[in-house]
Amino acid sequence: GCPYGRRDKTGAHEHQQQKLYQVRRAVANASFDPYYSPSVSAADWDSMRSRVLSSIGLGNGPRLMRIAWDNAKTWDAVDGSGGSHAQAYVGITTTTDINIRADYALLTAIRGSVNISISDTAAFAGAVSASNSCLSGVACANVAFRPGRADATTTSDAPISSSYAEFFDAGSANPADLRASFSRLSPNLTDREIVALMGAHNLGDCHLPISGYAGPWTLTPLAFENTFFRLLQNNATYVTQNVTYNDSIKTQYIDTQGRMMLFVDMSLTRDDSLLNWVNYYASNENDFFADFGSAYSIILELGLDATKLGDYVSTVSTVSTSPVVAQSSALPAGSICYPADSTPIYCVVKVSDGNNNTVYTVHSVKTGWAALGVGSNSMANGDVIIGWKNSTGGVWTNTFTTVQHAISVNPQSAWQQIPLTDKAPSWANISFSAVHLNTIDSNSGLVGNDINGAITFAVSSYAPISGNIDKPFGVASFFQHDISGILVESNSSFPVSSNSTSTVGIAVGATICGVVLVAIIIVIFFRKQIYQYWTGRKQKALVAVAGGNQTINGALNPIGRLSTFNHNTNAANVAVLPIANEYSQYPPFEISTTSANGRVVFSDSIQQQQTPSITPSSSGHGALPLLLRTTPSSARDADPLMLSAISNNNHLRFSTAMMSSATTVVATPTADVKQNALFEVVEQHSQLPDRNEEVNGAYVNDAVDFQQYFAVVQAFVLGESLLDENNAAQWNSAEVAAWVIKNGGETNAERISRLIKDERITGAVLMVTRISDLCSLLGIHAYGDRVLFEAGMTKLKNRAGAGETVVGQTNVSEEPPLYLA
Ligand code: HEM
Repeated sequence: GCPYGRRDKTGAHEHQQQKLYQVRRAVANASFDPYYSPSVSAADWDSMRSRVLSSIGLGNGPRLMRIAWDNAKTWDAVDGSGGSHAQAYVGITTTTDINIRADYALLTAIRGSVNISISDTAAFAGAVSASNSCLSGVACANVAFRPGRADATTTSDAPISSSYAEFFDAGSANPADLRASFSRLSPNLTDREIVALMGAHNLGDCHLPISGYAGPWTLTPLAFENTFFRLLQNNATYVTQNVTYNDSIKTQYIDTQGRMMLFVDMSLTRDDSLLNWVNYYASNENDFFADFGSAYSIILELGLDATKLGDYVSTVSTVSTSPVVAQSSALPAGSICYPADSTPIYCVVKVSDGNNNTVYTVHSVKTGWAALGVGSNSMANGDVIIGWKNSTGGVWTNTFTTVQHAISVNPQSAWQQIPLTDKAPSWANISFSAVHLNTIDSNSGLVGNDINGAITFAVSSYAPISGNIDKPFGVASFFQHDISGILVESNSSFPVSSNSTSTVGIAVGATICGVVLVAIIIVIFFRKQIYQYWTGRKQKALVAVAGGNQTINGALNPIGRLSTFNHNTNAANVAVLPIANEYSQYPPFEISTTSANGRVVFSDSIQQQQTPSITPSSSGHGALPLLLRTTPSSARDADPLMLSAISNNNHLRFSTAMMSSATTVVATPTADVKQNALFEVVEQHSQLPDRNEEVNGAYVNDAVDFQQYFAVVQAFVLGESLLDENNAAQWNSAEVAAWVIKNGGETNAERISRLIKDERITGAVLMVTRISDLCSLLGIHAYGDRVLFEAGMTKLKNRAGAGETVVGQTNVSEEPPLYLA
């Protein structure tokens, strides 16, 4: 019998589908037999299942669910076209679609040497993912799977109807379109089933290169929950947002936390019956899982004659994913411990099988996380895995890759989680195996016999998720480390250091006693343009300062306690202060630098010009101070804003400039800045209040507004402003950073990251105080967002390569900011 009770429940569907199957034969290549009888042992299924589980551990669960769905949803119940017969993979070796290739690579890796079709592999992997992506202790979806789908070998074997393109339109919020799409699959699908199925969008992300949409639906995109429905209930908090990728511009919804919704998701709220189920699942998670399980089981067998499929295979993990309780007491020989005394907290050990398979283990007596990275140069370019010990001594691991590696047809993950064992009640192993290092791509450095790169580690007693050491999924952030070191670098082994920031990118921003936040200012420099990012929200935001490519000494005073801001004829100083947005009382304000003598005083400039666009004087030394400010108000919540500029020769360079309360700051700009720079504010959303009117070629402001504005700016400049928080004479970077965060820096991250992802920001000064913020900036909501992460990282690295000055730390000339390398 069916272990899922599905036959009884869905007999009607199967009946319907059998009938439709006959139609199908008229469409498909008559010589194509859509079925086969796999002969797969229980052990084979176990091995496949564990590979799927590993892949879920690598963050691929949502993608696998989506692949299975994408295959199945090609089915057209009316004309019998499509179906889950791996149509998309016909001719896979020649396709140039890297996303399809990546999907295929994932599936072939999961299939391994098991003798089944790719279609079955996809359905199985989707079913296993759906059944095993819930948080520990939660009864999850139970998806039925039985094999028997043959792979299409030509495009006419299971041809996809051209009308397919009209369905499943993510950009339509019309419930009728949604219903039409699902009834194309099966006219029997109920609203309840449709809504349950859409609940899959609790998981995963949209990826620009794949769909042209961006971002996760939830902040825990690897955990299967009913959060999606609860967010839909809150749909009024979402606003539309355009996302751009290559030439495509798509519109999606976004909330203040960077969570997205597709229009199609919103359609669930625009129909009483659908909304009814949204509300139901929002408060009945177990029913959601149960309904999703049976509905997804139906989807996986669309168009298939159940009598021709094999027996059910369990999709539920037979391996306990519960935290492992510690067992024995001995640390393995060769462990290097920290501190190196009789009461170590962390020990690390590397055990290699001599065949490039190496297991690295961090033993920890404390709860906290451990990260291992493999890369050619510390964690830069490499793959990183993290694991952590939770409060019950259990251990979890998960991975992300700092750089998207081109996925070959036969990919190897750099890291695999290995079965966890423990050493003592107080020790927990956080073990990672680096598999076949010689197959890792060159980015990972350790090509060959792990001699060319570095494996670095970092450990920390901080929770990988803010405040929740026990939550195994959805790690969105990383915190400071207690110790870090290099496990393997070239031929050396195991130097261990404490509070190292130079070797371990993931654990940047060393802490002092684990308490002090260290400001990390990142300058990302790109070739083309920098945009000012207006969010359209009542918020204030980012501190950023840009100028010539030279640091201006002194501590950054984000509130601009400058009575004057001077530059000489060689200077190109740009001061960017807390930025206001369009809803604030005082809009952003730019100061021109075209004064004849090349010296600019803020107050003068303010009076000179309030144009949104500043072109330096043709004589060349147009210095580029830009003053933007924020009006403090508790009524405003945080929102991102970003300094922006456009260089018309692509050579405008930015750096942070630190300004003290000193009256004069001087910097030497690059030649490019002097000669050919256009510094311009771009209204990203075209929502800036129209305060300027051009009269006879000059800009004038509405008098009242201007007076009001001017008074505030003047107070601001003179340090009398409300913004002069605590009236600090000199702010050190940590304080600055804290200020930024307090004033919206954290929320900034989400949206800024979007621009980074969209590649619409080509240069910017970002300031974060914590790795968590940096992760947010880079859009690392969890794992699996690798394409986007790569983009962010590449840019950071470019920037580092470009030698931009980084300030906010005393060691300004060093390696990049502490980026998560
Ligand atoms: C009208 C129906 C649907 C539309 C228009 C739609 C659209 C999309 C889009 C545009 C994405 C982003 C893909 C990417 O960029 O990687 C996505 C992702 C996803 N979809 Fe759907 N979807 C629909 C229904 C479903 C259903 C029924 C399921 C499963 C039962 C599902 C599961 C997923 C999952 C798990 C992801 C995340 C993939 C990842 O993180 O890689 N979707 N969907």
